[in-house]
Amino acid sequence: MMASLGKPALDDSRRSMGSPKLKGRENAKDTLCRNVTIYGKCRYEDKGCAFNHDPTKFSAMHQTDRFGSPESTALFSVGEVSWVIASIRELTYMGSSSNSSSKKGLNVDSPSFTPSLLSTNDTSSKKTTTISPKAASAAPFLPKSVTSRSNTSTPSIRQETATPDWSVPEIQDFVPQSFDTSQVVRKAPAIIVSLQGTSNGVLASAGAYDPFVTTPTPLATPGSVTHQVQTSPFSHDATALGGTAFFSSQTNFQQPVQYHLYAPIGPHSQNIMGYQRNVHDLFLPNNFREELQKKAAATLQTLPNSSLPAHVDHFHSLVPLDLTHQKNATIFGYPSWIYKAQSSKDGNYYALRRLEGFRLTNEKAIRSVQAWKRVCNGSVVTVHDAFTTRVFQDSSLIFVMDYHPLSKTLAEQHLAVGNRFQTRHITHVPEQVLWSYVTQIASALKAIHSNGLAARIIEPTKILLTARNRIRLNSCAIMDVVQHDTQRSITDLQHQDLVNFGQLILTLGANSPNIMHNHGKAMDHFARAYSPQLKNSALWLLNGLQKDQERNIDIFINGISSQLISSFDSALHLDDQLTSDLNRELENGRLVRLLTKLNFVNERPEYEHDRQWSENGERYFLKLFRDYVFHQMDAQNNPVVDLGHVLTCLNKLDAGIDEKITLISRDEQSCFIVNYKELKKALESSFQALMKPTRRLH
Ligand SMILES: Nc1ncnc2c1ncn2[C@@H]1O[C@H](COP(=O)(O)OP(=O)(O)OP(=O)(O)O)[C@@H](O)[C@H]1O
Repeated sequence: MMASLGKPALDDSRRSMGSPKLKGRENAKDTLCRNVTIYGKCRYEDKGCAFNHDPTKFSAMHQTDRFGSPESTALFSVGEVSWVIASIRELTYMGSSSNSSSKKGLNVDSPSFTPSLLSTNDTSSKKTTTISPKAASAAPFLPKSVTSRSNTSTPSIRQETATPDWSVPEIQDFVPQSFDTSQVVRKAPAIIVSLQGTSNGVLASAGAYDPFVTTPTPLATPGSVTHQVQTSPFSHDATALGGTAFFSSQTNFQQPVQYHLYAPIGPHSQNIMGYQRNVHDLFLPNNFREELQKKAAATLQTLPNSSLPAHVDHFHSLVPLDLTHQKNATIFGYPSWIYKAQSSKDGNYYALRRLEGFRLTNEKAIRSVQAWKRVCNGSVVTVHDAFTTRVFQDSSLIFVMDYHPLSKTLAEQHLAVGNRFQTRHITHVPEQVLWSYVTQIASALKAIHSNGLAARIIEPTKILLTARNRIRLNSCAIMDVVQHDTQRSITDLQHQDLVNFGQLILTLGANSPNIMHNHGKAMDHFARAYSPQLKNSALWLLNGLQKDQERNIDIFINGISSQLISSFDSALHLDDQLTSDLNRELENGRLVRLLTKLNFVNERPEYEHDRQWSENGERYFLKLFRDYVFHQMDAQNNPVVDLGHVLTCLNKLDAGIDEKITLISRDEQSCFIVNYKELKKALESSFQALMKPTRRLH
């Protein structure tokens, strides 16, 4: 049937761009009106239709007319012929006429008809259009007037060639879910409407909430399918090649380039061909994935049967984070403990720092935490709240802070302090790493000081290393509550921050927690190991290079601006790296959604009291498709476990392409040839059925 479509498609020479017949209407009376051919009569016969409405006059011609073969008559008598088919003819004709404007009709040299791969080339633009094989179910053809036609965005060349009674809206191809449907709507709104009822379930359900509808994704890089689908000379669809034997010439055979749909842009291996992919290219780098998964596992860790309170205010599931069980009151003046806990208010995880035995004497003290909530800086562990509690059987002060899973303190990382990492060999901190710490702490202090606050504690056990070279001050706000009655001015405290900052740099540079006991030795060591700029920066922080010199964090930041720029550049590089890593995973979410839909339908034991629902109708194809994707056996009867095959099939399904596949039932008694477009439609409609609210039985 598709092959027979070709001949009538080519007979519409009156719309040919190159045909002299098109130039005027003088030959219209000699041409049988198509409405008569298709519908038996023309509604516009008495309303100005210029064509001839007497079929008997043409019966003789039918025998000889090279365009009006008997096949064409049979075709046109099919009641379901629609404007889509009309367009097929028009487009096909345009394709052939543009190649040779002088050719008026078919002869033995005429190219074979290609129903689903049609192209039209004019001198100014190149345009390729494919036709949905579901053309038969498209809306019936409705003649339009010239005036309405002229309102459309149809290219002018077609307006010239159109006739008032036979004008056809420009056909828009099937638009898979992954295409930018907004563009389609803009270009041909009328066609979207007609597609809704036909092949594209996504468009049909456009108004409904569907958690599985993914954002439009370009399908591929070079050679990708745009909303005007490119014709592929390598299509697997034999009918698309006009019935020519696709495999007759092996030399012509090439891979279907159009279908390399799984094309995340990512790092490229040198030793593989351009079209090849490593499995690793499709996922996050292993070490990064492992790091994230470990962090997730640490976040979700629980401690069953612990002796800790079940609830501390609205926090529950406490897990201690400090692994040394020694009471240490040197920093805050009270022994401190830290726990991971989950909030029952928002479900997030927090770090709770508890100061044991703290008695609140002044309400104002705890209110000072409010000011810390305004400090929003990437190098400060955010403080959320503070409250007192008796659930630990004492009077405790609790600070609620951001939880950073699997973080270490700088002391654990560089000074071998703390049980966990004592066996690790402590290495010299490279200058670049130290500069990175310096710039981050400078940024933290800038944010703190400009809020009229002081960090008050800048020391290695209270700075968290939350990722590679990423640090955060971790004890902010605590001293403001604990030592609320202190008489020191804020300027004084901010100066002290600078001194503490300088000491931290020297301590880390020396890899020794006690180096500051011998200031001279610390400086000597530092001068040998690091650049003069870093040494001078540390000296400036400690006491200023000149006496009575004004010192504040802004001046310091000006002094290290070149380092700030290089830190900023490193941050941008990291950002690029993360974006590239993210790109690798880009398509995976889409495929997970697709798989989820498929599995909602496949093997469903019952739907609306029908135990056979998932085995019947279009669901049966989906079941066989599942077998085709996942349960194939090779010639040696080994299971085919090929991720490439799975990804290719799923991507083709997602795109709903025309390629046909053979599905065979498990008992090998039935065999179906379906294309991905039909499978996609089946999946969409089956899933939409599941989304329907269930009918309640009374
Ligand atoms: N906000 C946080 N998020 C995640 N983990 C944290 C957080 N704060 C601290 N930790 C973890 O708790 C551990 C102990 O922190 P803490 O500040 O008590 O250090 P410490 O070395 O035990 O100091 P001290 O001897 O003063 O208690 C750290 O190693 C860190 O892994």
